[in-house]
Amino acid sequence: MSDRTVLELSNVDSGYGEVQVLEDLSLHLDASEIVCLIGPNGAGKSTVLKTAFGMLTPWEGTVTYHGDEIGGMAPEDIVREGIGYVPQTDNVFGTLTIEENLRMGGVARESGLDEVIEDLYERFPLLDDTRKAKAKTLSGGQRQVLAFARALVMEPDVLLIDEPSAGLAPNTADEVFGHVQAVNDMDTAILMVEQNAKKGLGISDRGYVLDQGTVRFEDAASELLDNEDVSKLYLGG
Ligand SMILES: Nc1ncnc2c1ncn2[C@@H]1O[C@H](COP(=O)(O)OP(=O)(O)OP(=O)(O)O)[C@@H](O)[C@H]1O
Repeated sequence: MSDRTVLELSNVDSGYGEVQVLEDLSLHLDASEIVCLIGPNGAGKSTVLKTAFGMLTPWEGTVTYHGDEIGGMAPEDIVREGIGYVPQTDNVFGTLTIEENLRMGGVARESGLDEVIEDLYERFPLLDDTRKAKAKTLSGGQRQVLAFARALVMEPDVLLIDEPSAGLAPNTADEVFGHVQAVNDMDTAILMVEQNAKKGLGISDRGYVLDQGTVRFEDAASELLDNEDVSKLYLGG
């Protein structure tokens, strides 16, 4: 950990009910980074995000945000602290308009909601053009942009994103990765889970390879892409 570290999981065990998924897992995210978690199905990648966001309480170990323990804190309190979470599915309300979705994202804000939403419309013009449309009329890629924007209404300095490209055609996935980079350019550090390991690492600063609930490899994203073992075992050759 450096003094630029914003989020850190240290020696975390976590899981569901009696079922342990994460075992002695340690990772960190520094300010302004994009960090990608890759690894096989069931490795525990989504479980890392859920544990960081208070949806699961670590059985052992610590989760710290700017050095303060947040392990097991309620998600609504974690949002107020400055961490946003974009789940893989059901991340927007289809029957609400784009504007209503953005307002829902800001219910925990005490002030400045209109200003921040206008700023997001400027950054994501496609949302501006469709303010009054129901979210269910958006394409998959557009919905993902709305989900990012909704999380950004709280102006988090950390955003946890679960598989932003899931279910999208390759071109659309590329666009969504471009938006992930745009969010990062807004001074938001990003911890992202991604099935498409090559593309995910391609826009990331660093990466962690998870397998069976723990970190097997960690390195600069470019080094992981060049690592023969990682390539053979986890990137499809
Ligand atoms: N709600 C749950 N209750 C019980 N077990 C769960 C639950 N969610 C996930 N698991 C189990 O935890 C393990 C890790 O799941 P997780 O979703 O973190 O994996 P992942 O690395 O994100 O992989 P995937 O790409 O398949 O989502 C899996 O064995 C999964 O079956």
